[in-house]
Amino acid sequence: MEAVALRNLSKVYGKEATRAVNDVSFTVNKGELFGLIGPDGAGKTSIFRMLTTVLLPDGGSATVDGLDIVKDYKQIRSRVGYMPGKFSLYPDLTIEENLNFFATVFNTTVEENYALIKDIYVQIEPFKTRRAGKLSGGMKQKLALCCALIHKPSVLFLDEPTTGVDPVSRKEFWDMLKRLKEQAITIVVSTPYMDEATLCDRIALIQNGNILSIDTPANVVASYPEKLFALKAGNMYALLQAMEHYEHTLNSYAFGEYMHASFRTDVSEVDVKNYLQQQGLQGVEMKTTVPTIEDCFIKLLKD
Ligand SMILES: Nc1ncnc2c1ncn2[C@@H]1O[C@H](COP(=O)(O)OP(=O)(O)OP(=O)(O)O)[C@@H](O)[C@H]1O
Repeated sequence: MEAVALRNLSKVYGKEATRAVNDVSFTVNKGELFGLIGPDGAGKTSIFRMLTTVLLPDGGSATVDGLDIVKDYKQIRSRVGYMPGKFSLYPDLTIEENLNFFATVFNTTVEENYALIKDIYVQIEPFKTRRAGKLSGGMKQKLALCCALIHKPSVLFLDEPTTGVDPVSRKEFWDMLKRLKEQAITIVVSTPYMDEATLCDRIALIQNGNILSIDTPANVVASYPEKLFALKAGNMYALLQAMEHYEHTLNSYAFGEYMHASFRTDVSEVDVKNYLQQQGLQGVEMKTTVPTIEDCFIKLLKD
């Protein structure tokens, strides 16, 4: 049985009838680490809030652990762990008090499920008498994860857990998720960071409430249809402009210190360099490059 299943799930907000989530369907297998990848406003939080029974859908249906998100909301609440995007702990309670509070609410004790949080908790335990509001971003995130895990959920929903967290803590956090996965907990995680997408078993790319693609990160990348090039020149702005106006260009955009470009036809590097020289560009570097998830996302958006 799937751990999570969405069937044409929709959410519409306000008078303007914004379709924040538009007929979204996908399933998450038991024990999978599944990523919802998309920019701000894509609809990730709305999906999480519906799946954790905090928000009612306006269309379609969904199940978590085989339970209906509308009819069986009470049972779902006792089975899922939810770490919302915004810091949701009690800032005036200490680390220890927050954890005990969440354990009590779920009718359990910290001792009962300590094995599950131990790896994470030992890192913040030295500060256990510190108030949650006074913790660093990375520590707050670890405490929030402990609180979401303390009742041993079967499905864990993590909404942008690494947003605003430093790169070292981000890496540590993903290492923790891998260890949790080994404990057979299904994890659904959202992120706007494309590099984190590659760490998931499968991903759904989402934009404006619509799913653009669902597959393993490797398959998403492998399905990139064109040859992709990385280009660089002394004057990057002029390079971007010139490539945008090149008759063979299909897609072109800035990408870190390079720009990426793909072509409608099978043009050679010599053709492109000749064209750029005619446009007055000097010191042009051009090489083929392997598409990343971000390139795939950009391609899907432009198509
Ligand atoms: N309560 C609300 N009332 C009106 N519009 C809303 C409400 N909540 C979300 N929206 C709109 O719905 C769309 C999807 O928002 P949602 O928060 O689900 O996206 P997201 O991918 O989680 O992005 P973010 O990271 O910014 O939260 C956005 O256009 C947002 O402005």
